[in-house]
Amino acid sequence: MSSYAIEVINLKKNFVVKKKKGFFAKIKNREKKIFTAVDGINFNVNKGEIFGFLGPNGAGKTTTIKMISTLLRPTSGTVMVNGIDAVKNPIDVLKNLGTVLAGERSVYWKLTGRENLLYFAAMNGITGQVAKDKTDYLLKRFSLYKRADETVEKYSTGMKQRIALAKALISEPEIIILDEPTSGLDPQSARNLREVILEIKKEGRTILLTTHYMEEADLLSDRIAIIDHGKIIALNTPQNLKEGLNKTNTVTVELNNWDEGIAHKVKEIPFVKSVNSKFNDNAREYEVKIHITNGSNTVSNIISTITASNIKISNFRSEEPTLEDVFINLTGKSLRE
Ligand SMILES: Nc1ncnc2c1ncn2[C@@H]1O[C@H](COP(=O)(O)OP(=O)(O)OP(=O)(O)O)[C@@H](O)[C@H]1O
Repeated sequence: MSSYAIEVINLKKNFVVKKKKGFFAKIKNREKKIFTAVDGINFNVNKGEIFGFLGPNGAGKTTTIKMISTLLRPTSGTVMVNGIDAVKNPIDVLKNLGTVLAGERSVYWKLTGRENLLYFAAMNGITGQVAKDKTDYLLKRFSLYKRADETVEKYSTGMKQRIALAKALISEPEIIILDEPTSGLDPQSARNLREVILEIKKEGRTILLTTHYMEEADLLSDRIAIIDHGKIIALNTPQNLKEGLNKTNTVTVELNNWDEGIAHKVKEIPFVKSVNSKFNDNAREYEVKIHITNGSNTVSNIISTITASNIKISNFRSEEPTLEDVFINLTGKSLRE
């Protein structure tokens, strides 16, 4: 048994794209071009973790998960799911996987929610009372029970996402692959779905999740791979990705007192780059902006240095780098550009 849920080794996908050329393009003379959507990527997903696959539109996320889910054949490289080769043994791989692809109808819209789950249960060899019980359990769990006997086409986007997820869980797979699960959902539905994803993790399942929402990747993922132009440009925990960013942060402190002596002490703290104070006449308080180039220890050193001088801190703000900052730092562009 492999110690990894998913292993991706030198994985590559080329698409042949036909480029129209000149006036007679419609008849003949189309130029063929190779486009590399996934360019020799490597990563492992540990059992039981949520692995976030983050990247801008067109980065290669969906192409990668289609290759993992056996829906697309790699040009070269290997995908192993629970130690099983996805190209050589796709049927065995699918027994370990539940996949929800973005924007694709993974359930039948003309069937009801309940009929869909019973159908996919039967497809997985689950029938009779066991299938009925599982279906009821999943319908209740995903708050679909009251609308279970309506056709899926009448469901809201959030409900469609939930029934697709329930369908992916019916065979109780060890690994769930979710392609942009909260895309197109209102903030409340997205929040609910994120809670469900965390619950699925608590059951001990592994989740591979693609998203272009950095806050979502940050909130949910144990580790994140950032993909751009078909290549993985960073892979780490969200915290390490952010801490690895040698970015100047601003810490703003509001205090009842301040003088040159304490300013000097704060400037002496390692990673403090500058200290600027001003007196706010209205609030009768000092506002001090401190620029630092390293994480949380520096912040606690600043607070203890100030409080040791018997100065009262009335307000404190720290602007931490986000994954967006990490992405901009790596690629020079924003995730949504
Ligand atoms: N069948 C195909 N033929 C040609 N090009 C394709 C095909 N499928 C995908 N591509 C291209 O490969 C690149 C990667 O697409 P992919 O769908 O994997 O990106 P993505 O990261 O999932 O983006 P999004 O967030 O928009 O879903 C894109 O430039 C896309 O146009």
